[in-house]
Amino acid sequence: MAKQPTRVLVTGAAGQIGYALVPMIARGAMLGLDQPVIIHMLDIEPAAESLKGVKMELIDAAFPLLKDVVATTDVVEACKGVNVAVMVGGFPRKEGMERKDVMTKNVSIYKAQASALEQHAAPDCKVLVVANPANTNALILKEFAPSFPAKNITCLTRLDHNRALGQVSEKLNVHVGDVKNVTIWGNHSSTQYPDVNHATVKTAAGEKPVRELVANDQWLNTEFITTVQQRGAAIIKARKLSSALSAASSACDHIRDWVLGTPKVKYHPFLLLTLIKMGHLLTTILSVMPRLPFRILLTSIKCMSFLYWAKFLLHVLFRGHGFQWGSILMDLMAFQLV
Ligand SMILES: NC(=O)c1ccc[n+]([C@@H]2O[C@H](COP(=O)([O-])OP(=O)(O)OC[C@H]3O[C@@H](n4cnc5c(N)ncnc54)[C@H](O)[C@@H]3O)[C@@H](O)[C@H]2O)c1
Ligand SMILES: O=C(O)C[C@H](O)C(=O)O
Repeated sequence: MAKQPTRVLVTGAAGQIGYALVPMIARGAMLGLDQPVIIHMLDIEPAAESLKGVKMELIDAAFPLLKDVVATTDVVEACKGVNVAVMVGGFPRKEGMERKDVMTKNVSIYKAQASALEQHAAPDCKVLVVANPANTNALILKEFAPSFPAKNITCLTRLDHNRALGQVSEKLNVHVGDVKNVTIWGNHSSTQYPDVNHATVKTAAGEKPVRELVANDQWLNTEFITTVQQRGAAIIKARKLSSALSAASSACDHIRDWVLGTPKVKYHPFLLLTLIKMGHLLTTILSVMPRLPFRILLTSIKCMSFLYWAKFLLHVLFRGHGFQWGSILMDLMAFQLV
């Protein structure tokens, strides 16, 4: 029997990420090559003409999986029945700004759109916030859509994860698909901590730790980290526009792994929770600690300690499989940084 189409909302669809993202969704890069989709595109009135143009192009591309397109400036119409919502609408930072500098402009958008999502999206709708500051906007959505399942509100840090994979693959001259188990701790900002302590590379002689292959702790502990942390700014400097195709592609990766699952991890299934970083609400909670009631803070810290104790146990159980005691300390230091 033919699959029912999945309705995917893209806000800010007339913008540069939106323009890169909608054809990816229509081609099956987000939900699979056998999943029909209906794309809902939302933008604001000044971008209405441009949004119409994007709709025309989607139709002209004759994507077999694309069953319908809704292009609107009405947030209620845009949110109706959507199963996946990719929230890109908002303003990008300019050169010399930090991501948090667009907070005043963008947070109000998320406050306004939360209740439309809460009231009109499908009850199990999966939400990915892309617009910056992504973690904070996700928290705002959650606060202003209280009946929406909090576990379904995430933000995009998969781009940072992919950037870390890219840096390692360039350094070692290996294919990016052969690099695994990189982790990003913290939120999508310049304080994030890219961690390769469990990362491996598939070689002819089997899986090898990234640290062993790079054999340059100085690079891994300094330049690698700052390159990933500052990659967004470097792209803005080079393009005079913020990242778009990599952001769109990472948004597809994020939703695809969420909806369709990730491949099984050998030896340490627990790390599934941390390897594919989804900027889940936990990190959001940590990133805005001072604003939150003490009880929530305590719960999230307890949660984090649980994660670390579980990880510690895995180190003990599987140290014969390449785990290093030193990396626990590194992780604890990373925890201090988030
Ligand atoms: N999390 C990440 O990894 C990541 C990566 C790249 C960019 N970003 C962020 O994504 C956002 C979008 O980037 P872009 O390059 O596509 O920007 P852009 O300016 O090209 O597009 C943004 C679009 O959002 C629209 N918009 C503004 N207010 C809106 C509203 N209330 N409702 C619906 N649409 C609205 C604008 O009209 C515009 O078409 C920025 O905040 C950027 O910083 C995040
Ligand atoms: O850096 C930015 O402002 C855009 C985006 O968050 C990115 O990381 O590319």
